[in-house]
Amino acid sequence: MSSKVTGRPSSTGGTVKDQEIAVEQRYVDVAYERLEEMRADAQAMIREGYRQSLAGTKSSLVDRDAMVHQAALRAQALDVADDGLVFGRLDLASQEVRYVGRIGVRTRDHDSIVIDWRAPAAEDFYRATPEDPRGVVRRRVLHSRGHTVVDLEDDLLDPGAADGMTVVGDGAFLASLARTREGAMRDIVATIQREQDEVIRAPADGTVLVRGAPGTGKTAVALHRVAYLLFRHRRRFGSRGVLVIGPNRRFTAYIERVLPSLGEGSATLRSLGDLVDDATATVHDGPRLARLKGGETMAAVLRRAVADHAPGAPGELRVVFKGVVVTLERDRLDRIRAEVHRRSRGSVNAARGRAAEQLLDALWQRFNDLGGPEAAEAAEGAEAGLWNAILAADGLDPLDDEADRGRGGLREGDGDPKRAQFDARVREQRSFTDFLVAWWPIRRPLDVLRSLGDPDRLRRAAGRDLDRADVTPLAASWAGDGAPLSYQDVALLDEIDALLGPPPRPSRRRRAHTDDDPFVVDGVNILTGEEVADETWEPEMQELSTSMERLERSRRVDDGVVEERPEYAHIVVDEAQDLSPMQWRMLGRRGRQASWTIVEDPAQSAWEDLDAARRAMDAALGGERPSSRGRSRRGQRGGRGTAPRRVRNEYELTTNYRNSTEIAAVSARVLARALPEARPARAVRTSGIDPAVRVVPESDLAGAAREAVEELLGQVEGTIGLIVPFALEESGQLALQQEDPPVWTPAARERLADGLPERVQVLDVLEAKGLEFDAAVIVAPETVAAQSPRGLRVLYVAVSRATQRLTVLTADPEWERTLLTDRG
Ligand SMILES: Nc1ncnc2c1ncn2[C@@H]1O[C@H](COP(=O)(O)OP(=O)(O)OP(=O)(O)O)[C@@H](O)[C@H]1O
Repeated sequence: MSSKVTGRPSSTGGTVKDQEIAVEQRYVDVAYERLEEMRADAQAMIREGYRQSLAGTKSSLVDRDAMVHQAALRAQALDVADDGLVFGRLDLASQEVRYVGRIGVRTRDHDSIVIDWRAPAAEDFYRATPEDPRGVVRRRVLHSRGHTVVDLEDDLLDPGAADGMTVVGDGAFLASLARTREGAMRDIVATIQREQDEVIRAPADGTVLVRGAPGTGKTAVALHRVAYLLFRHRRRFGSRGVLVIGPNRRFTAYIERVLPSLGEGSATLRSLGDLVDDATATVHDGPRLARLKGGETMAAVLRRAVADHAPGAPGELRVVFKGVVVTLERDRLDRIRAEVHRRSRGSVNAARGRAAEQLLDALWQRFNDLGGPEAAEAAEGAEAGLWNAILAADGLDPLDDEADRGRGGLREGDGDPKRAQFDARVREQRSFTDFLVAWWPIRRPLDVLRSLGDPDRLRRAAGRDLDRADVTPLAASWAGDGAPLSYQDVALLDEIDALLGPPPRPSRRRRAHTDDDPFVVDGVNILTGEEVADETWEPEMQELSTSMERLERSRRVDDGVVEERPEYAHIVVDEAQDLSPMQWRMLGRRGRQASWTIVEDPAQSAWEDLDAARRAMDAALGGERPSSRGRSRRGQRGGRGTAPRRVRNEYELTTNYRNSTEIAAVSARVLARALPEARPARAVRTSGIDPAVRVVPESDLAGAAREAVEELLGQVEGTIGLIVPFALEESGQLALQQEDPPVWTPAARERLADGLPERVQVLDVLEAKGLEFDAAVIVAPETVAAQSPRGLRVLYVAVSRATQRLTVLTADPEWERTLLTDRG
């Protein structure tokens, strides 16, 4: 028989638990000794790599590089594992004992000391339950501080097989849930629950869709899945990369420590606001603008916008050939522009060459309409006659007709050569090249978006796709060079980027022909848009890089130095319920061949048209290229640019690990109003602390918020979130929409935060997405609920952020009842 004991004194001194801890400590010490040896081996390998480089041959440099690179990664992983190396033990019915830890540790003879948590042999640690013990009798979780085991927690899964086994525990798992929050998410590798483990180890192909209420560990699970995928399929996912997408930058800052703490530094973490190079979102649009900007019709609007002439484009082209002035007016130019766009979808910038050819065609045609070569000869003849008269008056010989012909003068009946000469002469003219550069400029996405700050231009681009009333506020949000970019704007920039095609890039291997190429103006080939660098660069002159330099370089690539849009092998999307169709299109471009992990809670969605977002998500996950017409090409499978629809595995997480049962009850009441049919998750931890709801006059809300925070500072040790309504005027639209009094401006928030310690964050309801705090103060739920059609869902997000204490401040007594009493 076994019995569960908590701190019971043993006959040999100390408690039974202390003795068990001492036993485990001895084992853990052995694991650390071996870890030390493994680190020494890795360091020796790094030194050996450098030693080989002294041999000096090229192949040894390459070998050294690979060796140093691998050894550096290994050393890094070993360092990370140092904290809490061993966290689990399984006692199996077969008498086998397995220890589970952050990485695998083996003796020099390859016998296992610790199993990596991601290895198949560790699966039982997370999956075994009393109903399905999978051969496990006792599961033990070890809690360590550094190298020291400080606590134990046992689960007896098969009491019948536990003869003589000691079982200790005092709810350490629940205690771990109640721990103080320090402002950054931590890994949960020691306490992953079965339903979470099933998601983490789900098949690597296709799509994994995870749903769950707030606090069910969706984010934690998604991040652990990344570590799992990179461990089990390093070759596949490590080389092409894994992208993790979160809703905003606060959120990515909050989760950025989890993967490194699991030994994974190779995944790319981005928010929706900084996925596009050189563009960073700093504001959220209000509901109306977000709906307009995020809707898929915006794709058609932008397609028309890039097809329109750029601001300042000249309206007339005028060249002179053989004395004949040839002109193209705006109408003709517009038709040429439309034709070039029709023929060069998806690569507007690269189409300048085609534009030049079409202009030359049109000029030649116009030249012929004006009488063609005959007129030119007549004009030339008249000009020569005039010159000859002047020359004769000075007693000089007439102009040499033959010499002029030798330079390419016009002759009867030579067809194509005439055209070739026409083209050559026109191209040489500065008026032509200057026109081309101004009329078909190489455009940048931000320039195009800013150009839509002009309501007339936006109206042209909108066609019938936008209501007239929507044009003014949209244009206002983009007008002016300094206008802040919103999260939705970033997806629009990506769309424009896809329409424009790649910007000019230096072609390194080509030498410049600036002297003899009339289309090279100021170092740029104006036909292709390519910069023509005068390069003397030779591949063999480049030094072989060290592995550290290579690591550094790949990080710089992540930081946005490389301009091309990367594609990933796997994409994780957190808070996916909030993505707009345009944002899905942006992600789809980065994962045309990717498998996906999508994490969402539809009940938290602030997005109004979920069906449209679903369609856009399906298109992105199916690997469809977003259609430039702004509608997904459903039903077209396996065609050019499409990948076969992938298997989708769906999971639901049902336990709330964040909120106390008391706080969960309040958020369940909001959910019941927001979405009556939705089921709240089951909270597992009762704190005995009831949430507080205080009614204060509207004008006192800010002061009451300060007081509530100061009170909480004395009650919790960790983070405090002061969550206020969304400030609509941030995106410059309040005056136009008049949706809300401008109470919670950034300036007002700064005043609220003034003088408060760092562990207090003042943020609006949208920024609070995905975060958690020891204590939260929610200000003006009535305003949050009324701010948008999805206001109640936004409020539901806000009230489910706190782990220990929740204070709500309202000016409306009705809300006190709503939050504190269950509806009959
Ligand atoms: N198995 C677990 N063991 C310990 N802590 C856990 C476990 N699962 C989740 N948690 C903790 O619960 C909290 C909530 O997790 P997480 O933020 O991943 O939830 P979520 O479902 O993404 O919530 P939201 O929808 O609000 O963003 C985190 O502090 C996380 O560390």
